[in-house]
Amino acid sequence: MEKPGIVITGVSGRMGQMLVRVVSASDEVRLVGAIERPGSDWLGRDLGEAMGGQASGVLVSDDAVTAVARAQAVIDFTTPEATVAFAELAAQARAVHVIGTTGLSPEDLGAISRAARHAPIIRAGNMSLGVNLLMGLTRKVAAALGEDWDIEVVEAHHRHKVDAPSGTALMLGEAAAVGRGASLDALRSPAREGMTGERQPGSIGFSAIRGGDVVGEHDVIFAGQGERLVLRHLATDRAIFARGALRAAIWGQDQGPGEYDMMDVLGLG
Ligand SMILES: NC(=O)C1=CN([C@@H]2O[C@H](COP(=O)(O)OP(=O)(O)OC[C@H]3O[C@@H](n4cnc5c(N)ncnc54)[C@H](O)[C@@H]3O)[C@@H](O)[C@H]2O)C=CC1
Ligand SMILES: O=C(O)C1=N[C@H](C(=O)O)C[C@H](O)C1
Repeated sequence: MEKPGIVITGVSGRMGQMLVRVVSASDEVRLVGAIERPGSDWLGRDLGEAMGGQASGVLVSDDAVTAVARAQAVIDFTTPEATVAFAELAAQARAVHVIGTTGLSPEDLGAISRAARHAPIIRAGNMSLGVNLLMGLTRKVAAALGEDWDIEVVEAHHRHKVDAPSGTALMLGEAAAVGRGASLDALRSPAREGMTGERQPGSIGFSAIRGGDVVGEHDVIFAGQGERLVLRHLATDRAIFARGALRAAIWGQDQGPGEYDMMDVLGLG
């Protein structure tokens, strides 16, 4: 059987370039398309040469319709607006859509759910094995500790990140809320500034640090009386996200239409 053809969107981005390396090195898939936004100075160039290496025979294009039509999977780490558009294209082509993009609004998520009626969509704010294991640990610790243990999620990322809290922080917050038998919407504390008043018992707080080239760091802090428990994940290489995304694209080939996450892919659900 022919290997699944993969289209990568946002190929000139931090994750896009990492995905190109990981997908190109895999002998389980074929890279069949490289998409960038209209106006990008990578358009029309050979992808390998644009990345500073040898010619790859794949030209960078903004014609996502044509590229997605000949693909079995789209791996997409771009922007919310672009991701919603790619979800519709992938659904039309019945291609698996792997979404790493974060900062999606409730409206964006609604559009993605509608697209998932036609093809598999695998979406996670963090595609690494470590963070998805940490979600299970967070849920268990939150369930084991009472409400007198305050939960705070602290994350740090590079200076270019545009959304906060990070997608990972929200996933970890949701896992903690589920451990407490509630949804994050019910427990999430508003961002703090000025005279905030005392902490609401049982709430889950978020803090975001932005600076330098930090790949991604997340602490889930359980603060009790006289002791603190800290669950931590440190990402030092974006390859962990790209490897997870490729694994999801391959796993998705055997799934029917619907919404999935990395816990499903990794069998941790
Ligand atoms: N789920 C996960 O494991 C991870 C998720 N992310 C998320 O991935 C997203 C991208 O992150 P970075 O690569 O750091 O950002 P970036 O800004 O370096 O790359 C985004 C790329 O998307 C391109 N793009 C924007 N609109 C487009 C369009 N309409 N068509 C095609 N390409 C388009 C941009 O030109 C750019 O090259 C962010 O939302 C980030 O939070 C990042 C790392 C891991
Ligand atoms: O923008 C990033 O870089 C990252 N984004 C994801 C997030 O929002 O959690 C995953 C990772 O932390 C890197």
